[in-house]
Amino acid sequence: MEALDYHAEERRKAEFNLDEMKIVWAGSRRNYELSDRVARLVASDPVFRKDNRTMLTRKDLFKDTLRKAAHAWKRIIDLRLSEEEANMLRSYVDQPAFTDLHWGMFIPAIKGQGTSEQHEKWLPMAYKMQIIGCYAQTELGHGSNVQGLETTATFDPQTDEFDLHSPTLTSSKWWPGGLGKVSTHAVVYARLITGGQDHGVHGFIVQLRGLDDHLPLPGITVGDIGMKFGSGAYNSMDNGLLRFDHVRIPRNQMLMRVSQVTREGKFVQSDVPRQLVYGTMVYVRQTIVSDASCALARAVCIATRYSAVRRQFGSQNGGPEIQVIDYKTQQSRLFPLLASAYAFRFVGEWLKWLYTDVTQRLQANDFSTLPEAHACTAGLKSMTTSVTADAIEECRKLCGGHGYLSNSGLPELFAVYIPTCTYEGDNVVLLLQVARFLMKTVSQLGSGKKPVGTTAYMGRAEHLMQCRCEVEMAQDWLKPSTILEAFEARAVRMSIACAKSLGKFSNPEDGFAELSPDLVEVAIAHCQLIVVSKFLEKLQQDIPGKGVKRQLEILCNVYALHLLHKHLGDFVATGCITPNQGALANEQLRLLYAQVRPNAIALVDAFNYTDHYLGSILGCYDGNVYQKLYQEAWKDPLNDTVVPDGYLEYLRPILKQHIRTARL
Ligand SMILES: CCCCCCCC/C=C\CCCC(=O)SCCNC(=O)CCNC(=O)[C@H](O)C(C)(C)COP(=O)(O)OP(=O)(O)OC[C@H]1O[C@@H](n2cnc3c(N)ncnc32)[C@H](O)[C@@H]1OP(=O)(O)O
Ligand SMILES: Cc1cc2nc3c(=O)[nH]c(=O)nc-3n(C[C@H](O)[C@H](O)[C@H](O)COP(=O)(O)OP(=O)(O)OC[C@H]3O[C@@H](n4cnc5c(N)ncnc54)[C@H](O)[C@@H]3O)c2cc1C
Repeated sequence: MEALDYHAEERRKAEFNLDEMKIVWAGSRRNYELSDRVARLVASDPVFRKDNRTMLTRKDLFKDTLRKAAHAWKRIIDLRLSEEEANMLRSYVDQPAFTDLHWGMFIPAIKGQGTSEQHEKWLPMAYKMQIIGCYAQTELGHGSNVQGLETTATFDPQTDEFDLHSPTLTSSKWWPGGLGKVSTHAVVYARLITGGQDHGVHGFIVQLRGLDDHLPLPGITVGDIGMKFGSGAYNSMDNGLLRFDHVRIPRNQMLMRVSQVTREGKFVQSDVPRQLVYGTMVYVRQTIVSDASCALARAVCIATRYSAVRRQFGSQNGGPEIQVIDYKTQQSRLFPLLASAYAFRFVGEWLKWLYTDVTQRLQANDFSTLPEAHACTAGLKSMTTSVTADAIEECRKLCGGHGYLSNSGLPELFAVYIPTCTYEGDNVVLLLQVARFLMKTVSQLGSGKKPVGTTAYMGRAEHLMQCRCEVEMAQDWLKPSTILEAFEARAVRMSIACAKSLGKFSNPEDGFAELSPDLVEVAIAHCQLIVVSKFLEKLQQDIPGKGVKRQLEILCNVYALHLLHKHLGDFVATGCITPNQGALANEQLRLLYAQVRPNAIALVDAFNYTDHYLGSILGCYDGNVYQKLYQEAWKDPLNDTVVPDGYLEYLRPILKQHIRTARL
């Protein structure tokens, strides 16, 4: 019997080759095949079931996470999965766990900041998970201000050891994932003190728990910091607290690639920039951008599929009502998010390339592109996570009442996703880093130093400051060079206007603080330009498959023009475009939505998400939403009994009070 597919008609409407689009989304045929295989492996394994997750108590959820992590590790070993496949498997298991920090931060911190001897000693144990590590940087009193951390690591030349200490309550480590209950080791960030001198924050490998009994080592106080936002969601993670009471570690456990402490206690700063101590954060920020496209695609897939099933109003002569996806308001809210998912995917690919490039350069002691890598990872992490967090909530609203049900998958996705706006750098703090970088670039414009990379457009400031947009008709907005110039002109004009305002302050730091809200907007304009330009660059590539490139062009235009419409004030105020040209952009946008409409379902099918990974009744592949919602309702524990627990104690006395009243 043929499987029921409520989206069959929608799928027939698609104007492009879906299989080829799946490959574009995955990045290559190889990636597609690997990811498809691993996703199915996870989906078909009962241990990885997650539909009951939000019902579990914290303790049960945590134990379930340990079970899944152990099972995942067994599968990885048994099937001899590569590192890439193992990462995919963990991400499809889709439950935050200590392993994210072990593989995602502990190991990268040792790799990036350790010496080759330290690599040889620690990495083999970490790769075999004979030790499990976390990244202990943030403290109760300081997260954003890394230089304000208070934990101390004081060198004792008598014993050739560091003494790790938490001198105040606010110096307690607070938040590190995997720390609370699991990690045996941590990379701890502490102020290095030698001979009474403070050399700032450095990383140290510290053992926290016994490898035989898992008990905290002497001098160490460690535990979980408590429940977090939402049910299920990030509560599978043991974010922890940690205090040191004069804990001793050997000198060779300071990560010594950036700076060293000699046997005599002499502090030696290598010729590598001290910012490499922040290198792990740059790495993770880069991965967060790719992850943003996955989370956004997931929410959009749910909302799009449901919008094609859901009907409201407009029945004619007893015929079917209108699919809500056909409402123009629904399209104007949903399709820009669909386009953003693709845009973030491509900028994520590019950022991965940039990160690989900077890493290779660093190995060859070329530090020239580090500021650009920092600005791009910080800015794009901030911009993509903020958009994605808001978009998940918008997708919930796009699904009406049913979006609020836990089994829509959207509430938990939202709860698990929103901390990305805070962790790995608060989004505003990171945008201010981008703004600093931009202001520095502007200040150097007259010096003959040519801006390169993502700020190369500033080298054309003279032209961009006075150019006039040539759009006369709506369709003129489809020209890539017109779009690009409008975004470049807006970004450069906003940057230069801010730089001029800064120049009016006698103390630049006072000016920076006073103008910080404007500087954040400058940084956003710059980041949006990067995303638009990387999408346009993607379209320069040879993209095979009937209609695939055409769909991507439509999505690229939707992405750019919806931003132009949303930030019209910036574009018009800086004189890049006229209000009339803004209205033409909006007219073109409406035409583009009509072109996306027949392809919408296939465009979300291209994400190739299994029903298991989506975890949503509203977003399931076959679109059989109502029957599944109905069946699912009966599985709720409240429906285990017809009369609820508590009826006799609490309901019956109220319901029977009229009898007592009547007797009075
Ligand atoms: C498959 C793998 C998946 C892995 C996924 C794992 C996910 C697990 C989930 C959650 C994990 C969450 C983990 C965490 O949250 S860890 C803690 C993260 N903490 C932060 O991000 C703190 C944010 N704060 C900072 O980064 C910094 O303090 C700062 C805001 C950048 C300020 O630093 P500082 O005061 O030292 O710097 P200045 O402003 O004075 O700048 C000095 C110059 O340094 C440059 N700079 C700053 N940072 C960097 C960097 N990272 N790289 C390169 N350069 C940097 C800055 O631009 C200044 O340059 P200038 O030229 O102007 O002097
Ligand atoms: C789920 C989760 C997991 C985490 N995992 C880890 C981990 O594994 N390891 C680890 O070390 N840490 C971890 N963290 C900590 C995280 O990195 C920090 O919380 C984050 O860097 C933000 O720092 P903060 O909490 O100090 O925020 P704050 O800096 O106190 O932010 C509070 C407010 O102040 C504003 N603000 C702060 N500074 C400025 C400024 N200069 N200018 C303008 N506004 C400013 C911010 O925008 C924000 O609105 C995790 C956090 C969470 C929520």
